[in-house]
Amino acid sequence: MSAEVPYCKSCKASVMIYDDAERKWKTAGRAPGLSGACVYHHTVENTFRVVARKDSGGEVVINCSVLPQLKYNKATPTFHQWRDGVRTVYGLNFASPDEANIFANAMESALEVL
Ligand SMILES: CC(=O)N[C@@H](Cc1ccccc1Cl)C(=O)N1CCC[C@]12C=C[C@@H]1CC[C@@H](C(=O)N[C@@H]3C(=O)N4[C@@H](C=C[C@H]3C)CC[C@H]4C(=O)O)N1C2=O
Repeated sequence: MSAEVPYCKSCKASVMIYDDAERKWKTAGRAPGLSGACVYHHTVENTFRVVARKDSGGEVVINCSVLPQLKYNKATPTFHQWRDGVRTVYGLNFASPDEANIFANAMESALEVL
């Protein structure tokens, strides 16, 4: 029995990572395409992480901790972003506002219990 459980359903999004040097968004992973992004809750440690995997091939394109000080930015109804520590900015271009809301609600409720 894995201690990690999904905190929301897998949400469809195109995952992007901001390249600070070039000041532009890049597609995360080997090729553009939709991923399933999910917030997982480790019920024993009470920690959370975001895992996103490409629909085609299953490549893991996000695997980052949700730390208590994380600021989740809903830049538009379908584009949300956050900083992972100091290093990386992740952007999720959701397939619909509904998917975006499901994911955002999970992130925001995780941040409430951290
Ligand atoms: C204080 C702070 O850290 N602020 C951060 C944001 C932030 C705030 C608060 C907490 C955490 C974070 Cl993370 C910040 O501003 N950041 C984080 C890195 C990038 C950015 C810096 C500059 C650029 C300027 C334009 C803007 C941008 O990327 N807008 C999007 C956009 O241009 N695109 C994406 C979609 C729609 C748009 C909304 C899809 C692809 C591309 C496109 O439409 O082609 N930027 C940012 O968001």
